[in-house]
Amino acid sequence: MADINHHKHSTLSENSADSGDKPDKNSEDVVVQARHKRRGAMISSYASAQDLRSPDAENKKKDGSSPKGVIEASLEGLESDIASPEDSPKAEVRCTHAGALSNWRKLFKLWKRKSEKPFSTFPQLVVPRLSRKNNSSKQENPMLRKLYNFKSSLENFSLSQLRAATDNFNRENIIGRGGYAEVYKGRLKDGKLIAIKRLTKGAPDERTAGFLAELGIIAHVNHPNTAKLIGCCIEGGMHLVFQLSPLGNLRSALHGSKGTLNWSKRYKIALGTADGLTYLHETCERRIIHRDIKADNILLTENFEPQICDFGLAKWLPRQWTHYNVSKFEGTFGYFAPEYFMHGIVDEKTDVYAFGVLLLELITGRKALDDQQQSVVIWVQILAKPLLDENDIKELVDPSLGDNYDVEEVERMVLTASLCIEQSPLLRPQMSQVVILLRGDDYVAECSNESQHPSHQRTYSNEIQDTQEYNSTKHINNINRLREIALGS
Ligand SMILES: Nc1ncnc2c1ncn2[C@@H]1O[C@H](COP(=O)(O)OP(=O)(O)OP(=O)(O)O)[C@@H](O)[C@H]1O
Repeated sequence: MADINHHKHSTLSENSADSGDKPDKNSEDVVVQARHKRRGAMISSYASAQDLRSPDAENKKKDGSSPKGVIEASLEGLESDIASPEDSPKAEVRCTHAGALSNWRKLFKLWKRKSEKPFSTFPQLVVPRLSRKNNSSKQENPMLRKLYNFKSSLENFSLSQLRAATDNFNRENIIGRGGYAEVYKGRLKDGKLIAIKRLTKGAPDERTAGFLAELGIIAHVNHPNTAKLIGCCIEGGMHLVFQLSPLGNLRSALHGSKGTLNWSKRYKIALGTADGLTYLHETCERRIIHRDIKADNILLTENFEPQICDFGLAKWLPRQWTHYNVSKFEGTFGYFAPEYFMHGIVDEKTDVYAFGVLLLELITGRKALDDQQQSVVIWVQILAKPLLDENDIKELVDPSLGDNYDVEEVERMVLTASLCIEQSPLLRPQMSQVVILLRGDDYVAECSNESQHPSHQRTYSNEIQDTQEYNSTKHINNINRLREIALGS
């Protein structure tokens, strides 16, 4: 598609260590492990670096299941970093931490102000575990279970079935076009509405590879906030068949001509997308990094329930790995996390950053990349960040909403967004923390006591960001480089 929003790019140097495309390749595993070892010494000498995604002290584990706990644990870590020059020797890092500290403090105040319940009485958080629950009865043989699930749940469509459903792939039935595919609306004989993603771009081999890559991920995914794959067809091309999401994608709903999405719908979309991403990162049988979270890839059901779609770039990240280091630079301008853009590092925080940009779109009504090709990264960092830092909500909220929004929800969303778009992945929350921050006390109060926060290992992007001097000059250079590429100059 001509729109720069949809461009996929391959600009990272080919000789950068690539473990991204073949997770089972031994040599790449060794590269990652060797890197990890090299970094070890540096990390231990920087022991105070606080990983917001895995509050390390045992006694914080319980608190980590409430908004207050998440905020307090993070505040403590940031405060100790700033107060201990020998632990945080880099002035720039202290400065970044100070900014984050101020955001976390605001969030803390917000909860203190709004909550009538004592924090300590909150029960532990339960993250929904759909796929694991669903599969619990077939635990005895995981391989058979997977085959069984795969075969029983996916339909193998014939080309004639898809032709009949789409009036012979009538172009009037095209409901979406992406970088790789055309998507047709169709109706099966039993009346079920479907969306057929027909891979159209690239050489046949590339299409097959893309098809298998997407199928390999999406076939394992099962959550109310992810797109529902119902089958596939490999006759006359590569086709993935999904349940139709009748309201199309979020970009059209938010920026199209159909009118404004009201605040409660935006909030619902933010929450559902956060739930979907939490599932992919932390609850799904596989640890999945989506890598292309953007408004086009959030579909909407008739009830405005968001569904994450387009797993074409998604990566399965083995649990023992800290990250992928990709050589092929793909994704969408406006949503790139700095560590991905600069170093090709992919882990959960890459998605968290993109989710932060998505939150800003929902709050402000601005496009991630506007019609003047102005990158939202620049807008976010130069214009929006000061507003975020000052919590200047009226200035930030989409003017078309007028005063019709819930101030408390907006405040939560603004501050959560500001944390998600932190330059350092270290300072971004993990998605389960995002859910807690966005939903607030009521959600936590509803949860039962059987909380099992998945423990997250430290990721490579933490390490590299800890140990490099990410000073403001580099940051401006990054922004300029993004601007140059975005503007094609
Ligand atoms: N299940 C669905 N229901 C309704 N619309 C859909 C569905 N799946 C896809 N679409 C529409 O088709 C568009 C493109 O789909 P998708 O993102 O999967 O294609 P792609 O070629 O992989 O795109 P990209 O260039 O972002 O990688 C979506 O933005 C959406 O508008």
